[in-house]
Amino acid sequence: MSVVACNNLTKVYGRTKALNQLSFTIHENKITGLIGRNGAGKTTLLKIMAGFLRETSGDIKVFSEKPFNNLKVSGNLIYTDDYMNFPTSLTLMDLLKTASSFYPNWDDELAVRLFSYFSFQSTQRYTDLSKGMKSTFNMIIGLSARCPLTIFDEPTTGMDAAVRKDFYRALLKDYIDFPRTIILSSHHLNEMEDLLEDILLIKEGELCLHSSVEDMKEYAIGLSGKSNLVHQWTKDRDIIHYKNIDPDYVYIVVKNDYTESTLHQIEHDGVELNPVSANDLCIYLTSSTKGGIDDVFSRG
Ligand SMILES: Nc1ncnc2c1ncn2[C@@H]1O[C@H](COP(=O)(O)OP(=O)(O)OP(=O)(O)O)[C@@H](O)[C@H]1O
Repeated sequence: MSVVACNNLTKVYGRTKALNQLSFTIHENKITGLIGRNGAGKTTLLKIMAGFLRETSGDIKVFSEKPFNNLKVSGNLIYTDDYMNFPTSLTLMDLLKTASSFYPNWDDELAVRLFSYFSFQSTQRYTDLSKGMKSTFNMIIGLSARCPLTIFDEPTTGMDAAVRKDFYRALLKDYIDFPRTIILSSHHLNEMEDLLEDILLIKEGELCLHSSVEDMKEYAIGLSGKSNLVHQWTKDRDIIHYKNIDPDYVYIVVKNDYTESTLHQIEHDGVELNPVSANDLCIYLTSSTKGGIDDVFSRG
């Protein structure tokens, strides 16, 4: 069953087109990573899914309904981000109690165990927490709510490496026991790669790639070796990324649609073939230039 279905979804703020004709479908019970550079449109897309913002044109359905101001949709999802608007008069324990009465699938035992594991104090107030602690508390709410659609917008902001690792593990363990549709936006793809099933990659508001992580690992291939040889094997192909290692040695990444026998020939020619990780592929596909930051410094 599809949980989120977009068709030509577009969102314009004044003169900024934040989302441009996005079309994709997210099926139930998958963990999808929403990946994109700063300003790519991730938060805008997630807020439209959550029903907080209205699309400018195109169509979006969440649980087969239009999400904007829709109680049926909002009753089935939780959206967490850095700007959670909790009442300042309530303590953290009050907030957990309030959340438990609000979310029908709330798991109180999980919430309390996580709360204690991360050393929160019942009488603390949300506004007094550090940035990383706020994110950790948001994560406790997001996981314990067990909503059929769980959206985490940049959930690891401010968390140290150990807490991020704990978060990914807690999310995976809970998801295995209680499968649901989870969408995470993050800049830490390499850390999350093992957790994600699918990646939705957006660039400047447009869909760049929507694929399983497994397929993404096979999507591209890096050829490194003497310039003339690598150029010969990559000519007429769409270059995803290049790097001049030295004047006569290059590394070029292209879409991997070579046949097995061609790959053997390439290697036989003395060109090295390198797998391209999902993380690197995302960086290359969303870069504004094929050579990345090196292009700024090349004045040839
Ligand atoms: N309320 C707004 N008014 C005007 N422009 C906006 C507004 N919100 C977002 N934008 C613009 O829309 C584009 C997409 O922003 P959005 O916050 O969705 O990106 P993002 O991918 O979440 O970025 P980041 O990773 O930096 O958080 C940006 O160009 C941003 O400046």
